[in-house]
Amino acid sequence: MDDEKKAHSELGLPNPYLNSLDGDFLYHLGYSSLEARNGFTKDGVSHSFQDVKFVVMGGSSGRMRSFAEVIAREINHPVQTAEQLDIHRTDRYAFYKIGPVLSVSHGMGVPSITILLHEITKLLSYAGAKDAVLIRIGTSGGIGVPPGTVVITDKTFNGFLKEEHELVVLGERKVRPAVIDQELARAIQSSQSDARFQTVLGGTMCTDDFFEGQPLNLTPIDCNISQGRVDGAVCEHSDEQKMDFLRRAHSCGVVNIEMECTAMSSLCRLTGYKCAAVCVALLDRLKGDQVKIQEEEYKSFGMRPQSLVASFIKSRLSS
Ligand SMILES: O=P(O)(O)O[C@H]1O[C@H](CO)[C@@H](O)[C@H]1O
Ligand SMILES: O=c1cc[nH]c(=O)[nH]1
Repeated sequence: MDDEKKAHSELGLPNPYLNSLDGDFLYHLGYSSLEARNGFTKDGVSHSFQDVKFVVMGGSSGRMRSFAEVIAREINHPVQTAEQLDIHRTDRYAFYKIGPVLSVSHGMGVPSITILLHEITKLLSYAGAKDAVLIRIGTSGGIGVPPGTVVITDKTFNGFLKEEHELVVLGERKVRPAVIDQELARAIQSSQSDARFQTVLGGTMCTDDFFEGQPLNLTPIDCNISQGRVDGAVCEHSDEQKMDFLRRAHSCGVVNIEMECTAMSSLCRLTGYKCAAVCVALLDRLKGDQVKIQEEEYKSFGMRPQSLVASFIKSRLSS
């Protein structure tokens, strides 16, 4: 094995160029590789990232603030307020550390979550926390499931209904497998302690837009309308085409649609981290496009993935 490969395998990430960096500054998180390795201080208290076992991520900063407090209570962490658990250094992503759990926002869509995933997997690898598990807690549009159902993803599909993540690198199309850990998905489902809501294991389709479809113009429109809403500012497909596509997706095993899962599953597969997606369905897309949910119901639905993932983490930490 040559030197470059040897050093690469020591860090465990598939990028040999990382070995030639003097130090790596994780620009969107505001932390450096040195702090990841040696720890950091906040309010005079030293912390380490080496003990991180779970990284829980979700689109909004408010949700991740709430999850920081939920998990702090659940695991009896000595510090329980979000203000004291907050370790954010930049205003890109909310960032909380609750003992072995990081609670981090990822923004909306693939470009935002992939930036976070590159930096957070480097942070974990520099810190020596290679066994950490990454879990996305989100909202989604259901297909053929009642609103409020919590979907634990067992397959991730792109807008072409393939278990792949596509990206354009150096002017060329790159296709990566987007597969997710089955055992982890089942373990999360079986850790449910609150019986007041339904969970299902099922396929999740990831799209690059909430309204229309993918920006890539690679196949005819009828193969590629993704979320396919007819209530955006622009719509170039018919309601019938949308319904045909949603039914086709459902027949392939898709039970919900969101905007990050294939990027997460493909990047985690490459970096060697296990990941899962746990998303509540806000509506059934076979019945409409508008998310008309009332605020109270939105809040209570949003707590469901938090409660399930908190139970899972608690059971893993006590086993
Ligand atoms: O609730 P979050 O985690 O933001 O996830 C879903 O909600 C956003 C769209 O409303 C997209 O990011 C989608 O994936
Ligand atoms: O329909 C929906 C609801 C939430 N998030 C999505 O991406 N789609």
